[in-house]
Amino acid sequence: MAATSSFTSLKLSTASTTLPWKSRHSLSSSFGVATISLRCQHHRQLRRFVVISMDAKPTILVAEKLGEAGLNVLKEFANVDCSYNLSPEELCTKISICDAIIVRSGTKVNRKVFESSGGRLKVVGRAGVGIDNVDLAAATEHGCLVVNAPTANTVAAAEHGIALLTAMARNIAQADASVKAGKWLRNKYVGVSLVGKTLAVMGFGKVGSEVARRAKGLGMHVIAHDPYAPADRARAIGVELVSFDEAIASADFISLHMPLTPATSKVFNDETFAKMKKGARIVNVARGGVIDEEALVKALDAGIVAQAALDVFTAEPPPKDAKLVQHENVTATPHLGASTMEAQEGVAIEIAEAVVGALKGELAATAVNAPMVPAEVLTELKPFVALAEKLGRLAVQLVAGGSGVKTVKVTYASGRAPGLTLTQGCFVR
Ligand SMILES: NC(=O)c1ccc[n+]([C@@H]2O[C@H](COP(=O)([O-])OP(=O)(O)OC[C@H]3O[C@@H](n4cnc5c(N)ncnc54)[C@H](O)[C@@H]3O)[C@@H](O)[C@H]2O)c1
Ligand SMILES: O=C(O)[C@H](O)COP(=O)(O)O
Repeated sequence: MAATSSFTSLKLSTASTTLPWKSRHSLSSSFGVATISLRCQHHRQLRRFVVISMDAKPTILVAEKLGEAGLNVLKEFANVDCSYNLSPEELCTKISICDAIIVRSGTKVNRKVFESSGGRLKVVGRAGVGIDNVDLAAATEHGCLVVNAPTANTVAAAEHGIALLTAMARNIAQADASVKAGKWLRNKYVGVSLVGKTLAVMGFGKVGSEVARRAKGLGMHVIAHDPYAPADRARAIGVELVSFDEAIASADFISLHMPLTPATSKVFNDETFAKMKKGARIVNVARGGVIDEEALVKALDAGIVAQAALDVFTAEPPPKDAKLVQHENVTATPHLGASTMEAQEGVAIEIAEAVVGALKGELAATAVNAPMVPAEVLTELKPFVALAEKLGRLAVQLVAGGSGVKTVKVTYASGRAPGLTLTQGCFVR
């Protein structure tokens, strides 16, 4: 009998599992109960058995290192499997016996992972903010809720941004390496001052506003660009919200804090580097993908960008010989923004509580995709979603006017009474 379950011990409700009974389906189950179909080879008789788990806990796969306090929260409720550094193939195999998975930014939870779960995976927990490593559309299609931990690492990321800003301005990393190499290059590593300089914060969300607050404390003039940020939040911190072009054209320092989305992918490219003030300096603790890295190397070589301090890269880890990382005007850290003891402990608790709550069916405050809908309900709902979209389009045409629509005829039928079709017409002014 092929069993794709994590259950450690199973009890069949009948003992007739000996030959000539043969399993017809592999066993798939969600925590607690499952059914299994057996067909008698001689009499071609089909019997269904209820399978009861001796251990009705869900299974949570923790695929990247998570703080102890979070693990303890998980262990009170579930079987916890901490398996780090799984290959994509190993992840796809393991996922079919898991009800939830917790990852950081290093694990790609792509469509293949959802397909491999066979419908069992119900929750993806992202122990951090950025959810660009999770295929949200695939998650939603598979009825899987994605939750993140959006608040616990904000200050850590902002502090790392400020650390990179100051280290870059004073060549700390390069000077340190040279002293360790036995050199004493006091003239080579003359830096630039921050006080009085303009800092453009690109993405004025949680991290961006904390960076702004701290930069003001350093005596910088801070402007920000964020199409969705409320003006009163910016005003309260003493920051002026400006357009993208104005921000990059007037800033001495540019600090990136927007999420990686199709709209922000490679938004820093040949064209936008050309619009920057000559000699601008860039800090990136957001995502590598918001920068076209080849274009940045060119801008650094041309002196359009004087320096860059990067915590994140398009591919992580970047190739060893990557020109960008090796560039003498680049300071690099290995995605350390969220990596403080305090932040990791906070993130671990925040995500563990969110995942446990979601598995219990509670309303998830940090859900980042559609609310949890079982796949079978989703199938039933799909035609209604299409209908709602069409009605929405119709409403817009009617409200906007000028569509030439004079009358609307609505025909409706019910699956419960297929013979009955009703049609109603209404006149549109
Ligand atoms: N390096 C790290 O370890 C680390 C740590 C935390 C967060 N991050 C990254 O930083 C990002 C921001 O984190 P946060 O907690 O501040 O998130 P957030 O959601 O609070 O803020 C993101 C802000 O970006 C804005 N934004 C969206 N599209 C934009 C655009 N096209 N141009 C400008 N702004 C835009 C949003 O309106 C929002 O205000 C995360 O998505 C994550 O990728 C990295
Ligand atoms: O988006 C985030 O929260 C940060 O990039 C942190 O990622 P990490 O959990 O991999 O450190």
